[in-house]
Amino acid sequence: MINNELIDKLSALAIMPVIQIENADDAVKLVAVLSENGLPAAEITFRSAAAAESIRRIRAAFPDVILCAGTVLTIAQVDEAVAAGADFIISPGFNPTIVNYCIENGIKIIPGINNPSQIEQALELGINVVKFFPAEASGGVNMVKALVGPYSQIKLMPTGGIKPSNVLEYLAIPQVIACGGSWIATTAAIRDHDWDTIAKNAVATCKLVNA
Ligand SMILES: O=C(O)C(=O)C[C@H](O)[C@H](O)COP(=O)(O)O
Repeated sequence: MINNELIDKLSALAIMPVIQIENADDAVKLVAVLSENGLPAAEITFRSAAAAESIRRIRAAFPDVILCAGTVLTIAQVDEAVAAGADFIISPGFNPTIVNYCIENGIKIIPGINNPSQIEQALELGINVVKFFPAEASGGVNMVKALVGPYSQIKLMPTGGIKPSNVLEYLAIPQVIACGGSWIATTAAIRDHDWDTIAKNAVATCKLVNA
Protein backbone atom coordinates (compact mmCIF):
# COMPACT_ATOMS: atom_id res chain seq x y z
CA MET A 1 0.00 0.00 0.00
CA ILE A 2 1.39 3.36 -1.04
CA ASN A 3 0.34 6.02 1.47
CA ASN A 4 -1.29 9.31 0.55
CA GLU A 5 1.82 11.30 1.39
CA LEU A 6 3.86 9.40 -1.20
CA ILE A 7 1.02 9.53 -3.75
CA ASP A 8 0.93 13.32 -3.29
CA LYS A 9 4.71 13.57 -3.73
CA LEU A 10 4.64 11.45 -6.89
CA SER A 11 1.70 13.45 -8.27
CA ALA A 12 3.51 16.72 -7.64
CA LEU A 13 6.62 15.36 -9.33
CA ALA A 14 4.63 13.88 -12.29
CA ILE A 15 7.77 12.30 -13.76
CA MET A 16 9.97 9.56 -12.34
CA PRO A 17 13.38 9.45 -14.02
CA VAL A 18 14.16 5.78 -14.67
CA ILE A 19 17.89 5.20 -14.32
CA GLN A 20 20.19 2.40 -15.39
CA ILE A 21 23.52 3.35 -13.86
CA GLU A 22 26.71 1.43 -14.52
CA ASN A 23 29.04 3.09 -12.02
CA ALA A 24 27.98 3.97 -8.48
CA ASP A 25 30.57 6.76 -8.50
CA ASP A 26 28.19 8.67 -10.80
CA ALA A 27 25.10 8.29 -8.60
CA VAL A 28 25.39 11.32 -6.32
CA LYS A 29 26.31 13.72 -9.13
CA LEU A 30 23.43 12.41 -11.23
CA VAL A 31 20.84 12.97 -8.51
CA ALA A 32 22.34 16.37 -7.70
CA VAL A 33 21.81 17.41 -11.33
CA LEU A 34 18.25 16.03 -11.39
CA SER A 35 17.35 17.69 -8.07
CA GLU A 36 18.88 21.06 -8.94
CA ASN A 37 16.89 21.06 -12.17
CA GLY A 38 13.48 20.26 -10.72
CA LEU A 39 13.34 16.48 -10.47
CA PRO A 40 14.33 15.37 -6.95
CA ALA A 41 13.64 11.69 -7.66
CA ALA A 42 15.17 8.57 -9.16
CA GLU A 43 14.15 5.01 -9.91
CA ILE A 44 17.43 3.13 -9.80
CA THR A 45 16.90 -0.09 -11.71
CA PHE A 46 18.44 -3.40 -10.74
CA ARG A 47 19.49 -3.82 -14.37
CA SER A 48 23.05 -3.14 -13.35
CA ALA A 49 25.34 -4.40 -10.62
CA ALA A 50 25.76 -0.82 -9.38
CA ALA A 51 22.11 -0.42 -8.32
CA ALA A 52 22.27 -1.15 -4.59
CA GLU A 53 25.47 0.81 -4.01
CA SER A 54 24.05 3.73 -6.02
CA ILE A 55 20.90 3.76 -3.88
CA ARG A 56 23.04 3.68 -0.72
CA ARG A 57 25.13 6.67 -1.81
CA ILE A 58 22.14 8.68 -3.03
CA ARG A 59 20.26 8.09 0.20
CA ALA A 60 23.26 9.17 2.28
CA ALA A 61 23.68 12.38 0.26
CA PHE A 62 20.01 13.24 -0.24
CA PRO A 63 17.77 12.08 2.62
CA ASP A 64 14.67 13.75 1.11
CA VAL A 65 14.90 12.68 -2.53
CA ILE A 66 12.16 10.27 -3.69
CA LEU A 67 14.25 7.18 -4.23
CA CYS A 68 12.95 3.85 -5.44
CA ALA A 69 14.42 0.62 -6.73
CA GLY A 70 13.25 -0.51 -10.16
CA THR A 71 13.35 -3.78 -12.09
CA VAL A 72 13.13 -5.63 -8.78
CA LEU A 73 12.69 -9.29 -9.70
CA THR A 74 13.70 -11.22 -6.57
CA ILE A 75 13.20 -11.13 -2.83
CA ALA A 76 16.98 -10.76 -2.44
CA GLN A 77 16.80 -7.56 -4.50
CA VAL A 78 13.91 -6.27 -2.35
CA ASP A 79 16.08 -6.80 0.73
CA GLU A 80 19.11 -5.17 -0.89
CA ALA A 81 17.07 -2.16 -2.03
CA VAL A 82 15.47 -1.60 1.37
CA ALA A 83 18.79 -2.04 3.21
CA ALA A 84 20.33 0.54 0.86
CA GLY A 85 17.60 3.05 1.68
CA ALA A 86 15.02 2.84 -1.11
CA ASP A 87 11.66 4.38 -0.22
CA PHE A 88 9.77 1.82 -2.25
CA ILE A 89 10.04 -0.98 -4.78
CA ILE A 90 8.94 -1.01 -8.42
CA SER A 91 8.77 -4.14 -10.53
CA PRO A 92 8.01 -4.51 -14.23
CA GLY A 93 5.56 -7.36 -13.68
CA PHE A 94 3.13 -8.67 -11.10
CA ASN A 95 4.93 -11.34 -9.10
CA PRO A 96 2.69 -12.48 -6.20
CA THR A 97 5.70 -13.87 -4.28
CA ILE A 98 7.38 -10.47 -4.26
CA VAL A 99 4.19 -8.52 -3.66
CA ASN A 100 3.25 -10.73 -0.69
CA TYR A 101 6.77 -10.51 0.72
CA CYS A 102 6.60 -6.71 0.58
CA ILE A 103 3.15 -6.62 2.18
CA GLU A 104 4.20 -8.99 4.99
CA ASN A 105 7.26 -6.86 5.72
CA GLY A 106 5.64 -3.45 5.46
CA ILE A 107 7.61 -2.53 2.33
CA LYS A 108 5.92 -0.23 -0.18
CA ILE A 109 5.69 -1.71 -3.67
CA ILE A 110 4.35 -0.56 -7.02
CA PRO A 111 4.07 -3.75 -9.08
CA GLY A 112 3.73 -3.80 -12.85
CA ILE A 113 0.52 -4.72 -14.65
CA ASN A 114 -0.72 -4.44 -18.21
CA ASN A 115 -4.11 -6.14 -18.15
CA PRO A 116 -7.38 -6.40 -16.18
CA SER A 117 -6.54 -9.75 -14.53
CA GLN A 118 -3.36 -8.37 -13.04
CA ILE A 119 -5.20 -5.30 -11.75
CA GLU A 120 -7.68 -7.59 -10.01
CA GLN A 121 -4.85 -9.58 -8.44
CA ALA A 122 -3.33 -6.32 -7.24
CA LEU A 123 -6.61 -5.04 -5.81
CA GLU A 124 -7.21 -8.33 -4.02
CA LEU A 125 -3.88 -7.93 -2.23
CA GLY A 126 -4.64 -4.35 -1.26
CA ILE A 127 -2.31 -2.73 -3.80
CA ASN A 128 -3.52 0.79 -4.63
CA VAL A 129 -0.87 1.98 -7.10
CA VAL A 130 0.44 -0.06 -10.05
CA LYS A 131 2.98 0.54 -12.77
CA PHE A 132 1.47 0.19 -16.26
CA PHE A 133 4.30 -1.45 -18.16
CA PRO A 134 5.25 -1.51 -21.00
CA ALA A 135 2.88 1.40 -21.50
CA GLU A 136 3.15 2.22 -25.20
CA ALA A 137 3.54 -1.39 -26.34
CA SER A 138 0.52 -2.41 -24.25
CA GLY A 139 -1.92 -0.02 -25.86
CA GLY A 140 -0.79 3.31 -24.47
CA VAL A 141 -3.21 6.00 -23.45
CA ASN A 142 -6.22 4.19 -24.93
CA MET A 143 -5.49 1.12 -22.85
CA VAL A 144 -5.14 3.18 -19.66
CA LYS A 145 -8.47 4.88 -20.37
CA ALA A 146 -10.10 1.48 -20.95
CA LEU A 147 -8.63 0.02 -17.75
CA VAL A 148 -9.72 2.83 -15.45
CA GLY A 149 -13.32 2.36 -16.56
CA PRO A 150 -13.99 -0.71 -14.41
CA TYR A 151 -11.09 -0.08 -12.01
CA SER A 152 -11.48 3.58 -11.22
CA GLN A 153 -10.00 3.10 -7.73
CA ILE A 154 -6.56 2.04 -8.96
CA LYS A 155 -3.83 4.62 -9.49
CA LEU A 156 -1.27 4.10 -12.23
CA MET A 157 2.29 4.98 -13.09
CA PRO A 158 2.69 4.29 -16.82
CA THR A 159 6.25 3.58 -17.97
CA GLY A 160 7.80 2.24 -21.15
CA GLY A 161 7.91 4.22 -24.37
CA ILE A 162 6.87 7.46 -22.69
CA LYS A 163 8.46 10.58 -24.08
CA PRO A 164 7.89 14.35 -24.10
CA SER A 165 5.64 13.85 -27.16
CA ASN A 166 3.11 11.61 -25.38
CA VAL A 167 3.55 12.18 -21.64
CA LEU A 168 0.89 14.89 -21.31
CA GLU A 169 -1.80 12.59 -22.70
CA TYR A 170 -1.07 10.10 -19.92
CA LEU A 171 -0.89 12.74 -17.19
CA ALA A 172 -4.29 14.09 -18.26
CA ILE A 173 -5.93 10.87 -17.04
CA PRO A 174 -6.99 11.45 -13.40
CA GLN A 175 -5.85 8.01 -12.20
CA VAL A 176 -2.33 8.53 -13.59
CA ILE A 177 -0.25 9.94 -10.75
CA ALA A 178 3.09 10.07 -12.58
CA CYS A 179 4.92 8.61 -15.58
CA GLY A 180 8.30 6.91 -15.60
CA GLY A 181 10.82 7.37 -18.35
CA SER A 182 14.46 6.89 -19.18
CA TRP A 183 14.71 9.79 -21.62
CA ILE A 184 15.78 12.34 -19.02
CA ALA A 185 18.96 10.58 -17.92
CA THR A 186 20.00 7.89 -20.37
CA THR A 187 22.60 5.29 -19.51
CA ALA A 188 24.86 6.75 -22.21
CA ALA A 189 24.54 10.32 -20.90
CA ILE A 190 25.37 9.15 -17.37
CA ARG A 191 28.32 7.09 -18.62
CA ASP A 192 29.60 10.09 -20.61
CA HIS A 193 29.08 12.48 -17.67
CA ASP A 194 26.94 14.57 -19.99
CA TRP A 195 25.44 16.47 -17.06
CA ASP A 196 24.47 19.42 -19.28
CA THR A 197 22.17 17.28 -21.39
CA ILE A 198 20.62 15.65 -18.32
CA ALA A 199 20.08 19.08 -16.76
CA LYS A 200 18.48 20.39 -19.97
CA ASN A 201 16.23 17.34 -20.21
CA ALA A 202 15.11 17.77 -16.60
CA VAL A 203 14.36 21.48 -17.07
CA ALA A 204 12.47 20.84 -20.33
CA THR A 205 10.49 18.02 -18.73
CA CYS A 206 9.48 20.13 -15.74
CA LYS A 207 8.47 22.98 -18.01
CA LEU A 208 6.38 20.63 -20.13
CA VAL A 209 4.50 18.93 -17.30
CA ASN A 210 3.97 22.12 -15.28
CA ALA A 211 2.75 24.21 -18.23
O1 LIG B 1 11.98 -2.90 -15.50
C1 LIG B 1 11.57 -1.97 -14.83
O2 LIG B 1 11.23 -2.02 -13.65
C2 LIG B 1 11.50 -0.73 -15.46
O3 LIG B 1 11.53 0.22 -14.75
C3 LIG B 1 11.42 -0.66 -16.91
C4 LIG B 1 11.61 0.76 -17.31
O4 LIG B 1 10.71 1.53 -16.59
C5 LIG B 1 11.41 0.98 -18.71
O5 LIG B 1 12.23 0.15 -19.46
C6 LIG B 1 11.65 2.40 -19.08
O6 LIG B 1 11.16 2.53 -20.33
P1 LIG B 1 11.68 3.64 -21.34
O7 LIG B 1 11.41 4.97 -20.72
O8 LIG B 1 10.87 3.39 -22.57
O9 LIG B 1 13.13 3.36 -21.53
